[in-house]
Amino acid sequence: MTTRGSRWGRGLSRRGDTRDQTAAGPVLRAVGLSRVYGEGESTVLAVDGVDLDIPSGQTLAVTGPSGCGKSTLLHLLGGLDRPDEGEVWLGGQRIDLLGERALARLRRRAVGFVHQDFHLMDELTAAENVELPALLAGDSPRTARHHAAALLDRVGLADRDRHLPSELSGGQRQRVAIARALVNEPLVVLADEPTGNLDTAATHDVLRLFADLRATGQTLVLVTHDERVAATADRVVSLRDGAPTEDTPLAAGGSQLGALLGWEG
Ligand SMILES: Nc1ncnc2c1ncn2[C@@H]1O[C@H](COP(=O)(O)OP(=O)(O)OP(=O)(O)O)[C@@H](O)[C@H]1O
Repeated sequence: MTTRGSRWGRGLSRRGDTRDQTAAGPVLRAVGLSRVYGEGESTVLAVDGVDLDIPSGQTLAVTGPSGCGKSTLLHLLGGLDRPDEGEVWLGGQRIDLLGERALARLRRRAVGFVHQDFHLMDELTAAENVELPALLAGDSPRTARHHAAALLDRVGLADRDRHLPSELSGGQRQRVAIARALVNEPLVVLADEPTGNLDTAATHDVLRLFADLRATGQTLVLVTHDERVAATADRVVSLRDGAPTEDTPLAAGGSQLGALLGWEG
């Protein structure tokens, strides 16, 4: 992929630079992070004082029962939501205090989101869906097209570039969404139940892609209910009632992938 100039603003830089820059610290850091929904009797403490350091290049799985705060935590980490208390640091920059426009700009460039239900634009082709964030980040149409084509090739969909999402399978849609998440060379990829709507074969495709990303040093945070998916990570953090109950390094994380891909459908 073509190398581009620094575009993440003060304290942030391109991914390669960031690895050097963050050698002494995490690429993503939560300090005392809390998020409360509602008021009065209907108050829900969705995230409760979470401290989390995610080193550059790590694949972290966040697991836990329904309602324990996984999605809320992911949204806070990616600047999609703001904490009521605590701090979020991305690539050495504190992001929770940024204004709306600065935060939106940073999110677009430094964070790649992958959602359970893909969130593709129905009226755009696969290629246009991947190009869009690059155009919004200021790439020329030619550069955006070039990057989108390379990424669709990388996710095995070069021959589907002109298809609309409705003409693709669920697994293909998720691969387009992953290509889109990567187009601006984000510091972190945040994925919320990325295999939740997929059958076994498509799940394997997505996990192979994540393994490929991990091999390139991409930092990845993966929310999943599925213990077999979590077992492919470098580290698993289990949440309960908004707070981590376990934080487990998996020495054999990547090597679990082989066993995983032996699943029977
Ligand atoms: N917009 C909201 N307003 C009020 N409460 C909310 C809102 N979003 C989430 N919650 C509550 O916050 C808690 C955490 O929700 P969250 O979606 O983060 O959990 P989760 O672990 O991702 O759940 P699931 O696995 O079911 O997706 C839950 O009790 C939920 O009901």
